[in-house]
Amino acid sequence: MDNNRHIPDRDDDIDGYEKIDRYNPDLIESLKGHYHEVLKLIGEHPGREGLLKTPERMAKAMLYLTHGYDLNAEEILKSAMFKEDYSQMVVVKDIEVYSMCEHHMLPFLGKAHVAYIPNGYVVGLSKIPRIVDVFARRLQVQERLTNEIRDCIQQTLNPIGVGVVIECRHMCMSMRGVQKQNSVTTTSAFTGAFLQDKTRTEFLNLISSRLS
Ligand SMILES: Nc1nc2c(ncn2[C@@H]2O[C@H](COP(=O)(O)OP(=O)(O)OP(=O)(O)O)[C@@H](O)[C@H]2O)c(=O)[nH]1
Ligand SMILES: [Zn+2]
Repeated sequence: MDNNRHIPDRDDDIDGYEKIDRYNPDLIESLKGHYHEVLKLIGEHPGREGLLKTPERMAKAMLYLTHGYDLNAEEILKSAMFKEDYSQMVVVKDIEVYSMCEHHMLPFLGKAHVAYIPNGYVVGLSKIPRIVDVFARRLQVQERLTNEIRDCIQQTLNPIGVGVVIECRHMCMSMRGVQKQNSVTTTSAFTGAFLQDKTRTEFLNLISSRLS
């Protein structure tokens, strides 16, 4: 985590949420300067009325779009783990994903489907989409995003198994480059019981009704 992104931490900000929107003004100034140059280099006139505040907006937007660097996924999960005698599969599906590819810094977006089988503890349901965001709101490749979500849940919650499926459209493949408007990339990652056909099939069946 790069502390230069922020004005100083509060001591009680364990998972990082307090930091969002409290960005270091010097960093915003520096990013503004660079975006001002970018606007000039693409042939625009940063002094024209519509663009006057654009470098600052871009700086703030970029820091927001990468705010996953400021959050601690493990702490988020740990903050809502409850002892519970439930041993069936828990599935949270259709979680919106907004990320940016690390190759072009263009968006890729779609859905994540996450499941786990508890091993004495369940996690607060909202924490699953939250950790999807922690890893999505960084420069990513879809494969690594999928693995990072799986590994975080497995290592923190120690469940009987974890399954993650992500399906996304990549703007770098539609707005530019190969220019394929309708291709969707699907990635998956499993641990434990989900490595067995029966459990994996149950998970895939549970999410398949909505696969786009
Ligand atoms: N595996 C993987 N590749 C990605 C992801 N996002 C973007 N890419 C790919 O990263 C690759 C970068 O390839 P390069 O040949 O270096 O870049 P490029 O010349 O801009 O490639 P084109 O997109 O084919 O024009 C491209 O094939 C992208 O489609 C991702 O999440 N996972
Ligand atoms: Zn890309």
